[in-house]
Amino acid sequence: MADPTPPTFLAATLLHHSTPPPATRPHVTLTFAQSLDAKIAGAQGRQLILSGKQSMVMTHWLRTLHDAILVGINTALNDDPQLNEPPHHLPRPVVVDARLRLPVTCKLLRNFQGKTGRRPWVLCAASLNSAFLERKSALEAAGARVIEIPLQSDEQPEGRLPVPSILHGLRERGVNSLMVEGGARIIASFLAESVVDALIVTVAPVLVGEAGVGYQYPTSLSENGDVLPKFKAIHTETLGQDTVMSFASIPW
Ligand SMILES: NC(=O)C1=CN([C@@H]2O[C@H](COP(=O)(O)OP(=O)(O)OC[C@H]3O[C@@H](n4cnc5c(N)ncnc54)[C@H](OP(=O)(O)O)[C@@H]3O)[C@@H](O)[C@H]2O)C=CC1
Ligand SMILES: Nc1nc(O)c(N)c(N[C@@H]2O[C@H](COP(=O)(O)O)[C@@H](O)[C@H]2O)n1
Repeated sequence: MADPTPPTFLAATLLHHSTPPPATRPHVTLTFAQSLDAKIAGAQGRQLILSGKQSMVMTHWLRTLHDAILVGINTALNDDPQLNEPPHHLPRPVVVDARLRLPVTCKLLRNFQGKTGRRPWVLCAASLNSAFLERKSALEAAGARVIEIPLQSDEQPEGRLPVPSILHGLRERGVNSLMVEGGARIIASFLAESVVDALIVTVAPVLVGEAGVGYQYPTSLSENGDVLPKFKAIHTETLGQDTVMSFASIPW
């Protein structure tokens, strides 16, 4: 990163980091880049580099300001991300991967082996299935820490780990600030649980088209009594061709 310090609006957006997080979860920042037509990836989840150079630098600074960075397994599979920014503070990479589909050859594990990334934590559901246990052993042998997240009830959709349990599991392991990068299903799940303290959205001046991947906020107006979940605008900044908007949550 060429700039010696983070963009100043990040400090204003993350002011709450100066106080301890709640006992049950870390401070949560949700951030992603989207097109003008609200897509975050191409058809079939193909990775799109939507952020221009300057807004990507902003995202990389944001990574250094959090204890851990979380992505869903589809993002890990499609993008094979690194989620780090050496030589700056290396956040803990966390992959939400109920069925342990993360390949042992992924960059997160290669970076850990090469000492350019921290040990990845892979969050999964408990299972006694022999193929699952084999995958678990292989991931641990490659350096991952596999953490079982308790399911809350039989109502949990198959393959979904409950967001409150994810957050509790991270908080009790010392994560005080968490940056959530996506993808679409993870964005929807975190918004649905109203656990996002800060939201930073990069809008790139491009149109992806209807085959692209977008996120859906899952609660309909009638279900929540016509009370729309709201965020307070903190700052808008033009970075290169992109518009970066930051928001803070407003308690319901
Ligand atoms: N533009 C941007 O800023 C970004 C774009 N992306 C893009 O997003 C795309 C992937 O999005 P998407 O396909 O929605 O996948 P996600 O990366 O959101 O992963 C979703 C998967 O995670 C697992 N999972 C477990 N628990 C939960 C939970 N509580 N909520 C949601 N998912 C859970 C499920 O798989 P399982 O059942 O196997 O556990 C689920 O299918 C990628 O193509 C990537 O390029 C990603 C990040 C940022
Ligand atoms: N900020 C931002 N802008 C984009 O255009 C993106 N596609 C993403 N994607 C996220 O960054 C990860 C890949 O980056 P690294 O390999 O870790 O440098 C990707 O997995 C998404 O989480 N972000």
